[in-house]
Amino acid sequence: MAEQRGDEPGTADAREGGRDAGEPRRRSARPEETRAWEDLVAAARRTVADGLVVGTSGNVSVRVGETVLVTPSGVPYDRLTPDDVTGVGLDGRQVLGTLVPTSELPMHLAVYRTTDARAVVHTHAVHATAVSTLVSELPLIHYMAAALGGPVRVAPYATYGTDELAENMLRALVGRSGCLLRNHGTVTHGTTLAQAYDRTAQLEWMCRLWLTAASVPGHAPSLLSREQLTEVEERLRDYGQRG
Ligand SMILES: C[C@H](O)[C@@H](O)[C@@H](O)C(=O)COP(=O)(O)O
Repeated sequence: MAEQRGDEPGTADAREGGRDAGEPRRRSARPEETRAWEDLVAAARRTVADGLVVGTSGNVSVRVGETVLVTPSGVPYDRLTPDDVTGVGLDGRQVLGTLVPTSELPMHLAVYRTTDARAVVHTHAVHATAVSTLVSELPLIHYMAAALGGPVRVAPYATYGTDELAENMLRALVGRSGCLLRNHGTVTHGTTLAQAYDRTAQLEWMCRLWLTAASVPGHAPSLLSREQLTEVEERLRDYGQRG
């Protein structure tokens, strides 16, 4: 996929420093946005290193105040620099940078407009995507589904980057912090980027687990009940270190 950089002639964003005629000038990044951008780029690079995406697939965003920093569309993550900071308002208007924001902006903004999320991670993780083609809900193969709010739903297929996909995703996310997108991938959110990322990793791991167990000939995996999951949900509130 071609890169879209504002400093290259012939690209959409070379028009007018990335602005449509009549749009206000974009502002400079604030120090907290610059720091958040560094973390965002590191997380995006990690999705490739961890095998959750290939090439420029997937996208990551973080909310800083009323601004949503997002990975730009079709730019390899290892080429992103501090100067590439890309940000939009909750209304989708670009306020930072000249690179074209991710094509999945409708999904990211839909999450921020309807939840208290501060980070969203979208991947094409292979086991999760495989599961999205087989079931409408990930069977309760492991209690870590509780960390995502319950059984993980699969959002019906819609073309990437569309409002329809964002609407399907929102329905699948009700009461959950992650879902699968049919024939597409994963979406998770969290109150921190680390939490959103960890939820993606857990989701991919659970999908891999289910595919592994379900593929043993002559055996059907045992599944957990909703009651068992609720018990874990309560227990997880005290999980880890206190203070
Ligand atoms: C065609 C894209 O890969 C699309 O599938 C999208 O979902 C994606 O993962 C990456 O798009 P961007 O580079 O626009 O963030």
